Amino acid sequence: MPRHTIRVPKPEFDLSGILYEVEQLPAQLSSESLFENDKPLEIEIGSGKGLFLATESVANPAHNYLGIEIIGKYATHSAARFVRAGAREIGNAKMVSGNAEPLFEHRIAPGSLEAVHVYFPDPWWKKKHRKRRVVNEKSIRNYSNAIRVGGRLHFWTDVLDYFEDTVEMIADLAPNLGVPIPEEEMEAEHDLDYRTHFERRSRKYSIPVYRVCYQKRS
Ligand SMILES: C[S@@+](CC[C@H](N)C(=O)[O-])C[C@H]1O[C@@H](n2cnc3c(N)ncnc32)[C@H](O)[C@@H]1O
Repeated sequence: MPRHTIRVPKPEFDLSGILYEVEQLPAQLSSESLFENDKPLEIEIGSGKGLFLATESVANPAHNYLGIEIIGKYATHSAARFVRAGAREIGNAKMVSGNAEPLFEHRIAPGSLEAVHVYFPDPWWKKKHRKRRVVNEKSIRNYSNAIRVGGRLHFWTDVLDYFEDTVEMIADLAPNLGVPIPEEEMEAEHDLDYRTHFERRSRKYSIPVYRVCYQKRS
């Protein structure tokens, strides 16, 4: 399915303090270093158009939210969405334009995250391209290390084999994340009342969505 062109804000739209390049980030990513407070920190990998973080950060001002998006214009679009949603006033959402993988590998302290969210990661359908998937053996170990005991990993996709592979890899590599807890489909009350744009798209085209959450138990 083709993607629509993405709207980026005018250069004069102020994204300072909201949108960061990797080089501008502190050495360690934490609530203290990014938000100067100790609220629980949730990270979304591959934020796309930023719907999840814009909705969630306004609904839950007691937590901090960091989105990491590898395509610069999507990161910019997401950051502008946060600002329009009130992120500057609430002060709990920021966006990084960059690759999540090295950040999780080197710059997040073990047991420091409240939640990791991965929604509709690129499927990389061909078998020979599977190693490019953002959820892979290494990233599962990294997420599991980074999440605190009692913290969560959310993984949603509309690609059944990606879902099955991920559930299997977590059982093998990160059993401390506990058992897969199915997440329910929620009734949409308006046109943007979906977890993400890709959930909206899948449901509009009647494509099944597979949703799971893990809660780290040790
Ligand atoms: C299929 S889109 C889904 C976007 C959004 N999560 C949603 O559900 O609407 C996957 C997104 O992940 C981003 N992405 C892929 N690899 C990434 C990586 N290593 N680090 C950060 N973002 C990544 C892509 O650029 C893309 O925007």
